[in-house]
Amino acid sequence: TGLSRPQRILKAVQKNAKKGDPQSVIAAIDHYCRHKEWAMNVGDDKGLILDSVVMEVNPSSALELGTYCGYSTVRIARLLPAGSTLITVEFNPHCAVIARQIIAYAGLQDKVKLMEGPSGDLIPKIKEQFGITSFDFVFLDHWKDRYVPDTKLLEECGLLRKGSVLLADNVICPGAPEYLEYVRNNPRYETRYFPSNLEYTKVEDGLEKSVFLG
Ligand SMILES: Oc1cc(-c2ccc(F)cc2)cc2cccnc12
Ligand SMILES: [Mg+2]
Repeated sequence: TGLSRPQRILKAVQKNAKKGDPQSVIAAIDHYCRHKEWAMNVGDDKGLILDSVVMEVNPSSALELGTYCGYSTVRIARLLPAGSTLITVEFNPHCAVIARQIIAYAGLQDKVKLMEGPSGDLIPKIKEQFGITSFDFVFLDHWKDRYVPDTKLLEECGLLRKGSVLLADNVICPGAPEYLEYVRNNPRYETRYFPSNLEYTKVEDGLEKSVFLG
C-alpha cells in the first residue's frame, strides 16, 4: 500500500528539481536512486554514453522502447535539436502516467510523444500516426526478449535507413544474448560494445551500439 516506486521517484523530482530544468530532474532521480532506493533507470554512468551517442547522431527523429519513469526520455529529449521528435513506448499504464508528469516537469513535453501499449503492436502504427519515414536513433531499454523481434519489426516496417543508430541497454545485465548474437553476426549491422556498469551499482553492464547499413 502507499506510494509505488514510480510515484516516489516523481515525488523526489517535485521536491528536489527545478521546473523546466532537465539537468536538475536527471540529478534528482540519480540522487534518489543511488541513496534512497534503486530503480531501473539507465542511470548516470551509462547515461553519459547515451548522451555522447545522442550528441553524435543529433537525431531529428528518435525512438525509445521502454519509458519507465521517463529518466532516459529526459536525457535524450534535452539534447534534441529544435523541431525534432522523440517517440517513447511504454507498456505499463501506471509508469506512463508518472513518465508524462516527469517529462512535463522537465519542460520537454513538446519534443516527446509517449505511446502506451505493447511495442510489437505500436511500432507498425508509427509511420501513419506520426508521419515519420525513418528513425535516426533508437534506444532499446524494454524487456530483453523484445529486442530482437522489435529490431526485425523496425526493419520490416521500413523505419530504419542506412546509418540509423540502435543503442541497446542491459546487454550484459540482465542480459540480451539473442540480441548480441543477432547484431554481431548480421552483415547489415556495424556493432560495438560500450562497457559500463548496471545503474547505481558496481555490477558490470554495458550498451551495444549498432549502425544499420541498409
Ligand atoms: O536497466 C535495467 C535493469 C534491470 C535489472 C533489474 C533487476 C536486476 F537485478 C538487475 C537489472 C531491468 C531492466 C528492465 C527493463 C529495462 N531496463 C532494465
Ligand atoms: Mg535498462
